Formats: sequence, C-alpha cells, structure tokens
Amino acid sequence: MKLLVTGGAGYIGGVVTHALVEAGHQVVVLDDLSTGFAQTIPVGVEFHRLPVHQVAQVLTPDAAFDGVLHFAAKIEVAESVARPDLYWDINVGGTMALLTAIRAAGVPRVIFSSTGSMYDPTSVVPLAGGGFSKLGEDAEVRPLNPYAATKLAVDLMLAGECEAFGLGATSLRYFNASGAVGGLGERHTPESHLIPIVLQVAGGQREQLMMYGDDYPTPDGTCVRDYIHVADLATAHLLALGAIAPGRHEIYNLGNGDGYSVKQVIDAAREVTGHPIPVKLAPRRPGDPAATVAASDKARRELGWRPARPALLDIVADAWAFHQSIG
Ligand SMILES: NC(=O)c1ccc[n+]([C@@H]2O[C@H](COP(=O)([O-])OP(=O)(O)OC[C@H]3O[C@@H](n4cnc5c(N)ncnc54)[C@H](O)[C@@H]3O)[C@@H](O)[C@H]2O)c1
Ligand SMILES: O=c1ccn([C@@H]2O[C@H](COP(=O)(O)OP(=O)(O)O[C@H]3O[C@H](CO)[C@@H](O)[C@H](O)[C@H]3O)[C@@H](O)[C@H]2O)c(=O)[nH]1
Repeated sequence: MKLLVTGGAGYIGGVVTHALVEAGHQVVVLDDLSTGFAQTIPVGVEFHRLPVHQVAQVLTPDAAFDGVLHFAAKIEVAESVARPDLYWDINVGGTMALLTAIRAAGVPRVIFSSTGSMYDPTSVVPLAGGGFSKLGEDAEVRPLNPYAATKLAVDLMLAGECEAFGLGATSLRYFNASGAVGGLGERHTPESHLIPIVLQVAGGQREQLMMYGDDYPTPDGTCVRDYIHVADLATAHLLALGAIAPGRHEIYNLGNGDGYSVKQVIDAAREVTGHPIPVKLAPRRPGDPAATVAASDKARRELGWRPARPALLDIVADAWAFHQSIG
C-alpha cells in the first residue's frame, strides 16, 4: 500500500515506519520535527517537514494514498493541563485538517494513535489473587486531562466520518509505550516519561528521579501503568492495517494487561542497570490517573495480536540498550 505516516519522525511513528517499509509498503512521512528526529526516517522514504494543519499539500487526490497512520500530536499530560489550547489546536484541529484532506482525496483507511489514559481510572482495582482489574474498550471513559480529552474527541470524530462517509478507521488505544527497537527509542527534550528519566538517572545524566506522589489508592501508593513494548505496538499497526473495513470504526486497547507501579519500574531499572537510582518524593503531577491496565482481548481475538516482549525487565533492558547507544 501507499501510506502517509504523520509523526513518522517520532518515537512510535518511527518504529512503525520502519516496520511498514520492511513489510514492503511505500511510505511517505509528514512531520514538523517539533519533537521528532529526521534521522529516524528510513533512507529512501519521502519526507515532508510540515505541520499537520498543512497536510493537504501532500495528501492530494493525485497522490493516491491507500491509507494514513496518524501519530502526529502533542503527547504530555502535564503540559496539556498548562496549555490546553495547544492540545486542542494540534491534536483536534490538526486532525480536522487531516480528515478534510482524506475526504477530498478519497483515502479509504486511517489508523489513529489514541490512548488508554482516557478511561475512568477508578475502574482499575487490585484483585484479591494479585493483579488488577482491566480496562476493555467498553470501559467508561473519563479523561482527566486535556491530552486524553483531545484523543477521545478524535475517536468520536472518526466514528462520525466512518458512518457518514464510509471511511474505514481504527483507533489503537496504546497504554504506556516503552522499550526500543535497535537504534529507535524514546527520547524527548525535555524528557517527561518515566522509563527514559529513570534511565537518565541510572546513566548519571540526572541526579535523582522525582517520584510524583505516593498517596494514590494503589498497593504501594504510586501510580500503576501497563507498559507495552513499542515493537509490539508496531505489530498491532500492521495487523490493523489489514483488517480495516469500509464504513467501520474499530477501537483496540493495546497493553500487556500487567500493571506496574512507579516503584516497581524503578526496581526493574535498578536490576537491569545495576545502578542505585536515587528517588525524591514530589507532589502529585496534575492530571495523572492512579492506575491504567489494559484488557487487550479484542486485539488478540480479532487481529490475532500477541505481544512478543511483554516482560517489564525485557522492556527496560531494551530501553537501557538504546539509552546507552545514544550516550
Ligand atoms: N508514548 C506513549 O506512551 C503513547 C501512548 C498512547 C498514545 N500515544 C500517541 O502516539 C503518538 C506518537 O507518540 P510518541 O510517543 O511517538 O511521541 P513523539 O513526540 O515521539 O512523536 C510525535 C511526532 O509528531 C510530530 N508532531 C508533533 N506535532 C506535530 C504537528 N503539529 N505537525 C506535524 N508533526 C507533528 C513530532 O515532531 C514527532 O515526530 C501520539 O499521537 C501520542 O499521543 C503515545
Ligand atoms: O519523572 C517522572 C515521570 C513520571 N512519573 C510518573 O510515572 C508514571 C508514568 O508517567 P509517564 O511516563 O509520563 O506516562 P503517562 O503520563 O502515563 O502517559 C503516557 O502514557 C499514556 C498512555 O497511558 C499516553 O497517552 C501518553 O502520551 C504518555 O505520555 C506517572 O504516574 C507519572 O506521574 C514520575 O513519578 N516521575
């Protein structure tokens, strides 16, 4: 297929772009490089440095795209609380521009990077035998921050496009993307995500980890997340691409179904890196849900998706190898 990837110079979009090229697809990347890196884009892939609002310059009827994978977005919870305007403009306004171009060009399929962080976190509770109750696609949504609200808004927009105009769309609600594939890993400037920051502390680039709150209603008081390997997310995109049907909007939750607390992630990083990782307790970060853990039964059943690298230690080890490779 001929595919447009928005945000293909970013962390997840970059890994997926490489996987698409390896699978034999013709890929065109659009990215404004606001948080991405041009070096991430595979050699030979056509690249347009443009904001998503201007996507119609690339996504023309003549270009005859078979599909779009839409990663380009602002992605930080805390920033979204401070600058909601930016999040509505880029995540929702940018997607409106994309959908207008898609309609005008008659592109038949779209995959959207949605989030597992939009569900009501009070639905996730520790179970007596261990583990947590999990969030399926029909769990109640209750976005706690503008970032999650914009992702929900786009999911709703896509449902309407499919019904009214016959588009085929899939919203992949990733839980916490992590790990690395060779030279492709997570790096943002400034970094805000837990695993890369913990590894910066292990690598001596930061003195300590600020741990945002230990008074959440979770077993050890720190927030619980479902960490999913970025390579497993890439596999899900390839499977979803083959399953999209005209006029249908499908949603899939993508996670391993295992919840790990911030303290457990720090312990895993201590084990993988052999470094002590000093921690300082800080106030809660605004907008953080206490716990998010995925039920991915639908993706397993309908797409045949099977995460290949579910263990937290493997995920952290791959991220650590990447971290060391970039110095
Ligand atoms: N990282 C996660 O854990 C996670 C979880 C759920 C959903 N997501 C979603 O997955 C997608 C990719 O996330 P990521 O972690 O790879 O982030 P990232 O910041 O590494 O990638 C985003 C890419 O989009 C580009 N971009 C941003 N704004 C743009 C704009 N206005 N026009 C054109 N390009 C623009 C950036 O330059 C970057 O290359 C996002 O939509 C994010 O919301 C991420
Ligand atoms: O220095 C830090 C950084 C993070 N955390 C905590 O670690 C947890 C995970 O935080 P982070 O890695 O920033 O991820 P999330 O806020 O859970 O959000 C990520 O995961 C979501 C899906 O669950 C995506 O939608 C978002 O784009 C992505 O940023 C949270 O409890 C944070 O409070 C700390 O305690 N200290």
